[in-house]
Amino acid sequence: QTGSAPNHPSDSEDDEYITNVSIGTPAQVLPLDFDTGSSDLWVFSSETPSSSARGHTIYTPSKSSTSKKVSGASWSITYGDNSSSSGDVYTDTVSIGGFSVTGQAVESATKVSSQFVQDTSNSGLVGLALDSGNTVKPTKQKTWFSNASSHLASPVFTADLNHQADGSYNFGFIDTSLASGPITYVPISTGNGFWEFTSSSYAIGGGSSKKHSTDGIADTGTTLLLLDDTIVDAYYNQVQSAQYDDSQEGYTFDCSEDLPSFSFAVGSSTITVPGSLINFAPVDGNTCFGGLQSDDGIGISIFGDVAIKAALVVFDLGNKRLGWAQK
Ligand SMILES: CC(C)(C)S(=O)(=O)N[C@@H](Cc1ccccc1)C(=O)N[C@@H](Cc1c[nH]c[nH+]1)C(=O)N[C@@H](CC1CCCCC1)C(O)(O)C(F)(F)C(=O)NCCN1CCOCC1
Repeated sequence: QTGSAPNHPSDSEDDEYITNVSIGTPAQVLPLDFDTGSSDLWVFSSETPSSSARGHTIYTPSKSSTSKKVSGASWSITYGDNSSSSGDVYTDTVSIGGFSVTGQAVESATKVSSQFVQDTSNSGLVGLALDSGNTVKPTKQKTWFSNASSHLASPVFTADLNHQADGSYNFGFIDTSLASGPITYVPISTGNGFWEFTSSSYAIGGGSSKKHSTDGIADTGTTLLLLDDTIVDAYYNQVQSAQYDDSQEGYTFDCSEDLPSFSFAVGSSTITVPGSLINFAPVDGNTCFGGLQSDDGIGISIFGDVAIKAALVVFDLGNKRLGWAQK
């Protein structure tokens, strides 16, 4: 069995990617943000204060004949951007791209931070990182993909994210026609609960490749490509109008400047992010904000949507490996 669900950018900046998910019986369809950087499936619900839920689609467990409360269970999560949410837990049938998982933990939000209230593009998240990162207490719950994997044709899913266009999340199969190049696989380290891998070098534009070991995660829930300062400084050194903008907390440049591409090693291959994807968004007038920024203070590098948009990414749980193919 397999599943295939379309995704689309939430706004004109590709800030996040949204996929419709069916929960309960009869189906309640919610627009959710698939996040390979976390492991909780949580939703705005009938238990979310109505002032916070305004503008969001909600899940109402009492209207679903297949919902069951998980007694005594609670969850609480804080994300890298200091947004947070918490609540209690139900199980229900969750269908994604035509594939149904019964008894899926659906974490119902009784509290959400202001960023979530304001971001009406999503009604919650589908965590697709490893089960160890799940925050439910006293008993950790499995992700939708973990529950699905034993029933899927193959224990894999792929992310195909595109700039200002639809893409897909495919489960149980790899559609190689989505890629222009071969898939190169690298092993993941599972200790932190992420899809974490090491990239051995990088190159800027047509420049020579520089040895630099990057320990990073493939993270669909992070908008930008966040790497070590040395790499980021070297990149914007090649951008004549670039400057570090303290107020924007990142590098900005003149929108009319052509940006060099950025390549990173995946095993013995490389993935090249075209400069056009690194011209992320206008901030004001003709000043633009870069899609490549520093990972300082995070403790790990993040290959977020700006990098993933350049590739077809294969999340292979069966073989504990990550595959990247140029698009
Ligand atoms: C807002 C913005 C300027 C466009 S942004 O570039 O910051 N984009 C946000 C995502 C976003 C888009 C649109 C609207 C609102 C928020 C972004 O990239 N956030 C990252 C920033 C970051 C990462 N690291 C340091 N900073 C983040 O927190 N991403 C998490 C998912 C987000 C959370 C907010 C809502 C959208 C989804 C994440 O899950 O990808 C994560 F990996 F970064 C993360 O925080 N994972 C949580 C891992 N823990 C481990 C321990 O157990 C609990 C879970």
